[in-house]
Amino acid sequence: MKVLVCDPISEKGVALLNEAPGVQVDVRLKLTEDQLCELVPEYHGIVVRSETKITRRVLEHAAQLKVVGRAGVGVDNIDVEAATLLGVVVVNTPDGNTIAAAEHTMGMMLALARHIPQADQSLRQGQWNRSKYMGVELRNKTMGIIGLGKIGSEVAKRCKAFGMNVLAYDPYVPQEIAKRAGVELMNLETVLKESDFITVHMPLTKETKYMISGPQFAMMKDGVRILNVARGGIIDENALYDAIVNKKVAGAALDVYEKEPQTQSPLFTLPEVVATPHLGASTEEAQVNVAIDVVKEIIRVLNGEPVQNAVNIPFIKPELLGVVRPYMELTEKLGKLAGHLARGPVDDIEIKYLGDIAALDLSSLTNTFLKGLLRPFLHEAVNYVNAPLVAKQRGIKVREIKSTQTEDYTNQICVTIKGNGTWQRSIAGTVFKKNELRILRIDDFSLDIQPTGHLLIIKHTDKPKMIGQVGMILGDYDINIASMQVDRKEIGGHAMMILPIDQQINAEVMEKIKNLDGIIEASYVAL
Ligand SMILES: NC(=O)C1=CN([C@@H]2O[C@H](COP(=O)(O)OP(=O)(O)OC[C@H]3O[C@@H](n4cnc5c(N)ncnc54)[C@H](O)[C@@H]3O)[C@@H](O)[C@H]2O)C=CC1
Ligand SMILES: O=C(O)C(=O)COP(=O)(O)O
Repeated sequence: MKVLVCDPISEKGVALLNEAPGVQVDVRLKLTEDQLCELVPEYHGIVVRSETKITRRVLEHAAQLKVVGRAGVGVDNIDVEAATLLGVVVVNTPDGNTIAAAEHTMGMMLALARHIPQADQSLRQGQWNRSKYMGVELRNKTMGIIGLGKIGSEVAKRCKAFGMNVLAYDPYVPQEIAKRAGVELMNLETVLKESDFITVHMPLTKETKYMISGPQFAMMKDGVRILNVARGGIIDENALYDAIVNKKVAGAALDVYEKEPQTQSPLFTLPEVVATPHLGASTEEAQVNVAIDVVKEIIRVLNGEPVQNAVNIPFIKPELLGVVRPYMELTEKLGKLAGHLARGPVDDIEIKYLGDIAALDLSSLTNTFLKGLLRPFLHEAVNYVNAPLVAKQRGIKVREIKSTQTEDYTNQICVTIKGNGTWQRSIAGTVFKKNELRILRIDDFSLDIQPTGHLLIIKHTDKPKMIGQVGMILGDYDINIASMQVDRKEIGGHAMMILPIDQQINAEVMEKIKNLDGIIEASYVAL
C-alpha cells in the first residue's frame, strides 16, 4: 500500500506510517493539481493539511485510492462529496488542534485589544509611541462566539476567565451544553447586536460562506472587533474592509483568508488589522497530535478496520463494534438476497430495526444493506462509503424504522423492497446469541436458514412431486443438497422451498428447474 503525504506533517506521523507493515510512504509537498492527478493512480492513501486541494479532478484520476486523511479539522480543501461518490473514505482529526486554535484566538484577541503587533513594529522602527496604542480591556466586555463547537467552547472558557460576558450562536448545540460552559445561546441577530468582540468558529460550508457580510456588519455595535481563526470566506473580506474603513469595525484579527496563501490582501494595508498566516494549529503539540491521529486512522482504513473519525461514513463507537459487526454481516447478506429477489429496479426500501438493536446508531447497517443490494449490479462502483449516495442518485428512497418492540426474537431486521409501484418483496433476519445469522422470512414464508454458501430459492405451487422433481434435476447434475426447508400458507396454494446446496448452479440447471410445471420463480444466490 502506498501513501502520499502532500503537506508538511510531524515527522512522528511519517515515522508511524513507515513502521506500518506493508506501507510505503512518499512525501511530496507543494504539488500542483496536474502533478497530483498524474501521481494519484499509484496511491492507496493521501495525507493533507489545509494547503493541498483534493479536488474532484484529482479524485477521478485515482485508481486504488481508499482514504484521504486530513491532519487537522477543516475538510473544505477536500471534495468530500466526490470522495464519497467514488467510495473514498475521508478522515480528519477533530480533537488534536482544538487547544492550539483556541489559544491562538485568545492571543489574537489580546493583540487586537492592545495593538501588540503594531506597537512592536513601531518600536522596532525607532518610535516610543505610547498614546497611539491606547487599548481596551476585555473585562466586562461581551464576546459573541459564532459556532460553539470544540474550539468555540474552549474560547468561551478562556473569555470567562478574562471576566467577559459570553454570548453564543450555534443552531446545532443544545441549550444545556451551552449552559454547562457558562454561555448563553442567543439568536444570531442578538449576538451580532450585543457583542463588543465577535469570533467565528464553524466550518466553511455552503451555509456559512459569507455568513458575516455587509448586512451583518450593519447590525453590529459601532467599534466592534472581529476575529476569524476558523476559515476564510465565513467573513466576507470586501465587506470587512469597508466596515473597517467606515469605522464601524474598530479592528479585526485574521488567521485565515478567502484565498490562501495570501500575502497581498487589501486588509493587510489597514492598521486596524492583525494578521497571521493560518497559524491556528501550528503548535508543536497540536502537530504531533494531528499527525499521529491521522496516520492511525489511515492505517485502519488500509487494513479494512473500522475508523473513528470518518467524515463520510457512519461512526461506530469502538466498544459497540463487537455488537454491530454481526448485524453488518447480516444486513449485507439481506441486501444481496433482496437484490436477487427483486423483480426489477428497486425504488423504495424500508428497513425496520426491531428489538435491542433499535437503540444503536443504525446508519452503518443501512450502508451495508445498500452495499449488498447494489453490488451485484454495480460491482466495484459501490462500496460501504458511497452506497447511500449511489442509492439516492438512482432515485431509491430509503426509510429506517426503529422499534424496541419485537414479537418472536430479541432482535430482528425486516426489509421491504418495492419497484415501480407494482411489486414488493420482504425478508427478515436475526442474529442469535452466538453471533449466528439467520434468515427468518422471505415474503410470507417462515424459514430458519443460515445465510451462507449456495442457496436455491424456489417459489412453487403446493402440490406433490415438486420437491422430488427439483431433487432429481440437481441429482442429475451431481449437485448435493445440504438441507431443505419448505413452507406453505395453505394446501394447494403457494409454497417456498429453500435448498442450501454444496456448489454453484449453472444457467442450464436453473432453466430446467424453472421449466418444471408448478414453478413460479426460482433463483440461485451465493451468500
Ligand atoms: N485556524 C486554524 O488553524 C484552525 C481552524 N479550524 C477551523 O475551526 C473550525 C471549527 O473547529 P472545531 O471547533 O474543532 O469544530 P466543531 O465541529 O467542534 O465545531 C464547529 C461548530 O460550528 C457549528 N456550526 C455549524 N454551522 C453553523 C452555523 N451555520 N452557524 C453557527 N454555528 C454553526 C457546529 O454546530 C459546531 O458546534 C473548523 O471547521 C476549522 O475550519 C480548526 C482548527 C485550526
Ligand atoms: O485543522 C484545521 O482546520 C486547520 O485549519 C489547520 O490547518 P493546517 O493543518 O495548519 O493547515
